[in-house]
Amino acid sequence: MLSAYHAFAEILSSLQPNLRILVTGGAGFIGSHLVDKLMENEKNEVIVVDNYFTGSKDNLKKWIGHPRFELIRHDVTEKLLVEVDQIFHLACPASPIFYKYNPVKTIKTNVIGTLNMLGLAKRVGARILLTSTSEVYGDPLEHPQKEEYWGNVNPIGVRSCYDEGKRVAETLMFDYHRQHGIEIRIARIFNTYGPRMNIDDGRVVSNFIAQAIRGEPLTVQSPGTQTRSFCYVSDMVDGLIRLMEGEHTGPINIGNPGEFTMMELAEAVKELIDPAVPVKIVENTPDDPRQRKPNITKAKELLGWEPKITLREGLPLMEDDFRQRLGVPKKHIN
Ligand SMILES: NC(=O)c1ccc[n+]([C@@H]2O[C@H](COP(=O)([O-])OP(=O)(O)OC[C@H]3O[C@@H](n4cnc5c(N)ncnc54)[C@H](O)[C@@H]3O)[C@@H](O)[C@H]2O)c1
Ligand SMILES: O=C(O)[C@H]1O[C@H](OP(=O)(O)OP(=O)(O)OC[C@H]2O[C@@H](n3ccc(=O)[nH]c3=O)[C@H](O)[C@@H]2O)[C@H](O)[C@@H](O)[C@@H]1O
Repeated sequence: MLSAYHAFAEILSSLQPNLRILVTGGAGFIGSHLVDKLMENEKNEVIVVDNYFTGSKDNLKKWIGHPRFELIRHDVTEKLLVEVDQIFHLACPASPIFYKYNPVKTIKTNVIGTLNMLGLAKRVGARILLTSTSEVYGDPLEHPQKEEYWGNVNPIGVRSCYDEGKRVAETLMFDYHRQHGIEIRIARIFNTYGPRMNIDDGRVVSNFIAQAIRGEPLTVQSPGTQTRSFCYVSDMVDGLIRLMEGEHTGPINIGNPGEFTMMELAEAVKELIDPAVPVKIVENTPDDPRQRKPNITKAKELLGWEPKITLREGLPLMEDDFRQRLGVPKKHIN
């Protein structure tokens, strides 16, 4: 009876078509973890396009040469023609120091890059998911942030290439949906961390972990009371896949509601890695949001998703990865 069931299940699965999935920005931090998860399903063929601005082939080295995997050097601001069923559109520098480095390129990536990917989705009939950001809420006047909140964003500031760029990208997604019937999904991602972040990425969790391992002072930008809510990358990838596979366009917040001040984060990293490292208060950058925490009711109700890994569970996993890459093993006290 059981073997008849297995035979039936095998026939059913062989009847399911293979899915060809494009991941733009797949050589980056979240993208490469997403690729790992998608490749676990033998029905998936994965194509990554990336210009390696902040990503690296190293993040994908275990898949290079795999028959279900392809890697293409390509800039999304240029047109692309590939036959795919789904598009996870992540391509865009995410760390403030990188997206401010060439702001004109950042806004082109968000606007022209998203237009190109929507054009592709329209042409081949693919479903497309955009990784938008909690930065669309700007320096929020509502706390925690619900998807209905329209935000408080400076349109001409140094962060605008990124946050206004993502807001235009969301607008384009909905206009293509309404005007051309494209199947869209929008995730509003809140600060995500984990292994494989660039060591000198400039984002706060990677900075503090690298600084603590190197025995350098932790650079808390003033005043240190600003808050963020940190999501571990495996939870994020799970949320993105659920959103893509579900029935809801979004936008849906995907993030971990556990909220910490930057001073609290610094103390947690010190406690984990080296209580002796000092904290140094340094100057902040313009328009830094003072508080941020997702309301994830929609993700819970519509996707059956909520994060599983707390900050205190996730930080040691990141420490192990950073120690390995920095070549600084943990000291064992006998
Ligand atoms: N990590 C977070 O906390 C966070 C939060 C909110 C939103 N997001 C969004 O998620 C996505 C991935 O973020 P991440 O943290 O993995 O960043 P990342 O910088 O590690 O990855 C971005 C990838 O996109 C590539 N890229 C950049 N510009 C490109 C272009 N013009 N053409 C092709 N490839 C290009 C980069 O080389 C890199 O591989 C981004 O869209 C980002 O805006 C991330
Ligand atoms: O989640 C989001 O929506 C956005 O969050 C981050 O932007 P930000 O929150 O400014 O990220 P960080 O650069 O990590 O800064 C977080 C906080 O840490 C502080 N910080 C940063 C770096 C540092 O060394 N010390 C420090 O105190 C900053 O002042 C800021 O208040 C990401 O970098 C964006 O890609 C993403 O879209």
